[in-house]
Amino acid sequence: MESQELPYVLVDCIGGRLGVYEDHLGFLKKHFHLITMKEYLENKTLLSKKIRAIYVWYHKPAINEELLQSLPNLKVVASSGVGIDHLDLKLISSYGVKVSNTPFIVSTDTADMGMALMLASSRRLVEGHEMAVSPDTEYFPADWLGVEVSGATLGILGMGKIGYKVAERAKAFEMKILYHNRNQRKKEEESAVGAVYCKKMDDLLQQSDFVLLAVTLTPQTHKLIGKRELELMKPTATLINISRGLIVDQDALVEALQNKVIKAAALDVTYPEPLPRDHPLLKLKNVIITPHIGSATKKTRWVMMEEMVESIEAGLAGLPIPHEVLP
Ligand SMILES: O=CC(=O)O
Repeated sequence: MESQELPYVLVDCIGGRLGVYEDHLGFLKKHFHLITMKEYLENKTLLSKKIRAIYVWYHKPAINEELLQSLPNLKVVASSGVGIDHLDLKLISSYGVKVSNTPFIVSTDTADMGMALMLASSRRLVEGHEMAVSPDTEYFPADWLGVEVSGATLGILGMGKIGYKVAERAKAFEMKILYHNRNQRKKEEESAVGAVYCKKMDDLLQQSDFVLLAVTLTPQTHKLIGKRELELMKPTATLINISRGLIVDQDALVEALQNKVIKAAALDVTYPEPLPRDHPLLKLKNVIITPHIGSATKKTRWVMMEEMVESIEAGLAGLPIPHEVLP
């Protein structure tokens, strides 16, 4: 197909660069005529009728009423990752536009990230690395005691695909596993990983040495973990968040970490992302922060992109969209 015949797809720039990986660009350009937001805004009259899909990578571009109104031939919004909290599904659907995400492929890597954060925090990897590479620190073994993971109790809040994969991994680390979820898992699924259901979230918070957040962000889970919940946790416990920053009341978390209400936090997600450079979370020794990279491995990101391309092509051909998200 000639490039002019390819469907016009809108993508955004992130930090001044096109919001896709360099090595994905060739593949994408075989399928679509990519238009950046900047190009679109500079040439709206010519481009608005041509754009038929939006490729949402890392929550960009923002899909708002103004954008939807300006694109009369828009058919598909393909969003990377599993979370769709950045999309107003009802609004988008009211414009006759379909939405897709990439729900399955991200689970394994995100669960690995949960384990990585738990191990890094409990064994003080970041502090240890800083010390090891610093030219003038003296090493006293007694200063470097961590917290053991094996035998500890892990409380998983949100036992969906990602939470369950965390449980599978934690079982291999000989952890005791508690979980809280809207629905209890089947008995055979629980026993496969040795997970015990806590009907009340508070019970899980009180008993866990590590509390890992893998719940979907919805109005019901917004700031689910606040001052009260942090105070229920053990003073020796660590909070791990691989879901969305807004599951936690961040001000309450800062206070809890400063006052040793809990021991530590390991966060792949915050709000905003990235945090302003003077944010108190960045100054705390008992905090590890990574830049929302739960699913960021080469293979997974490549598959995510392929799935997004498939969804756009299916939607434009009027075929069922592989991972359509219904409002
Ligand atoms: O944040 C990542 C995702 O929603 O997959």
